[in-house]
Amino acid sequence: MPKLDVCNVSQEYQQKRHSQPVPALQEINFSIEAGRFVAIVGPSGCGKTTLLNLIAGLRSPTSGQISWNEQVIRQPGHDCAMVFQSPALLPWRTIVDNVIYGLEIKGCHRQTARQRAQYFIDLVGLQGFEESFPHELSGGMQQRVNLARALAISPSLLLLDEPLSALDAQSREYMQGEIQRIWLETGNTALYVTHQISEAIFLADQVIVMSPRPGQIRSVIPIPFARPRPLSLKRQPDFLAIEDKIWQLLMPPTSAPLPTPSPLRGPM
Ligand SMILES: Nc1ncnc2c1ncn2[C@@H]1O[C@H](COP(=O)(O)OP(=O)(O)OP(=O)(O)O)[C@@H](O)[C@H]1O
Repeated sequence: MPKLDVCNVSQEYQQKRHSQPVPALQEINFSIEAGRFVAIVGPSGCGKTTLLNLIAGLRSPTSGQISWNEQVIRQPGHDCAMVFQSPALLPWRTIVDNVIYGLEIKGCHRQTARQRAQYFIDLVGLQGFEESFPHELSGGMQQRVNLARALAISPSLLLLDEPLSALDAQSREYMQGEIQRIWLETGNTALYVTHQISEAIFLADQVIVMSPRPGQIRSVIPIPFARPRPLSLKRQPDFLAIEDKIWQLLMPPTSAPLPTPSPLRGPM
């Protein structure tokens, strides 16, 4: 069974303005079994995107190693696709041609690519928009194309970096349900970065909670709810208790109380 193994991974960046390297990640260890959905939450700058980039093979960790299916990841192009926060669609290509793009790069025959693209366009609910151009779609629809494009190349591992963060609250909520539906149908192993704790709990089997930079794993929280999960689950006491627990883990340690101000002295 393919499995993602992240073993003692640390990452430092050399930045122009700092003489010392900036530590982004420190001693990260976790594994994900095939077919699981794992979410990562953590404060801004704790290294979540860095971690996804390392797993995608876009750079090598300063130390430690990452393997997929027991093969060490050294470069991009292993059995993995990434969905970014901004859809970055090719504006001169129609929706179907955007979805076909990754298949073309993989050398897929045009006819087969067209059929696969149509399957994933239908799956993400965009049938009827095949010949539209990206600027003719809403942000939520563009993000669906983004998802279809990633899924079309049949990745075993799907990396999603805040894919819904550009959407308004209502579309975001709706798309969470859609991501669950699509994931249940495709069964990819998914690693999902989000700033929204309820989104992480709603979607995932496990939520990895990270500490501030240099990011370390503070806790891995199992999410026990059966699927498919209704959006109303977010209002259930069990759900809210997990949300509260993760909030507590993300809170900075309480600082010392402020000194009591000395009483104002008026004229005697
Ligand atoms: N290419 C880079 N060169 C130098 N430093 C970088 C680079 N990429 C990230 N960093 C630094 O590494 C740290 C982690 O950044 P990263 O983008 O991985 O965090 P993040 O948790 O995804 O943040 P956010 O939640 O705000 O998107 C930050 O301090 C950032 O300045």
